[in-house]
Amino acid sequence: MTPLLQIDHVTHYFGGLCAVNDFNLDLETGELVGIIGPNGAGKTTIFNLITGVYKATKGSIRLKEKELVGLKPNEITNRGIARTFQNIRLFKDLTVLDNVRTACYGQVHTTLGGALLGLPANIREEERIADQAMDLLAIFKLDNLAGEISKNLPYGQQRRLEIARALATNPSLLLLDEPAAGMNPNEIEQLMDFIQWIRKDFKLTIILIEHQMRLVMGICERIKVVDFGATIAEGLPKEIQNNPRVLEAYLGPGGVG
Ligand SMILES: Nc1ncnc2c1ncn2[C@@H]1O[C@H](COP(=O)(O)OP(=O)(O)OP(=O)(O)O)[C@@H](O)[C@H]1O
Repeated sequence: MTPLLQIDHVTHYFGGLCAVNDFNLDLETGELVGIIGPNGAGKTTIFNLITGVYKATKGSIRLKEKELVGLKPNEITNRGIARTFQNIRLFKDLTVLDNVRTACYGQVHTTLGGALLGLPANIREEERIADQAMDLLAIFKLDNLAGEISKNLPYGQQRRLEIARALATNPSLLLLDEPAAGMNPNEIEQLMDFIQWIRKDFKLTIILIEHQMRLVMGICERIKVVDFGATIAEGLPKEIQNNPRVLEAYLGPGGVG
């Protein structure tokens, strides 16, 4: 079967800096793959290349065999890729409900003129979106907070809201950028269950960037390790854990053994 996502020989330069060097990844539908590596290794840049924030200097990124390189971020969202960010990005002054509603608008099929005129079809569409957003909030146990201003939510709930927002676009591929950042061990355990659950319930394929090894080793089937933009190792969690090159990348030369 053709992989859902095919990343072939992707390279990206920022001026003279090679942030991603010949990166390759084939992702089967339903897989959960981790990307790890020290700070500045190029992990977030890989997400920015997949989502069209940057255009790869070289190489190809295909979703369901269709090329993504050159498309705009919103076109890539419409193809079925959603993401969350290392530093949570919400409309912090909007309500919880409005944060999810705005994400649902990508799926709207009415015209601006119709919206301005308040045509019945547009009113029905608005109601459908509000219902859809409330349903998502209920699934994420955030429905009782629908009217709250997002910035007032505790950190863990803002993370959940960000993921709910991402899922409102109905993605097949979800990119999670350090979802466990700032969480305590107990919250990380809950996040592990949560990611496994959304993966199954929403039939998602997931790429996870993470520094928290408990999370990566606990839920990823496969891991790729990058350092200075290049892939230095890949394999099963237990293979990665004891790989000398990986240990050296994290601990520095002499830090191993
Ligand atoms: N917009 C940019 N302009 C110039 N250099 C950039 C830009 N974005 C990232 N870089 C550089 O590219 C390299 C890779 O950065 P990237 O953010 O992808 O690393 P990362 O692995 O996600 O790091 P971290 O774990 O700290 O988030 C770094 O050297 C970084 O300074």
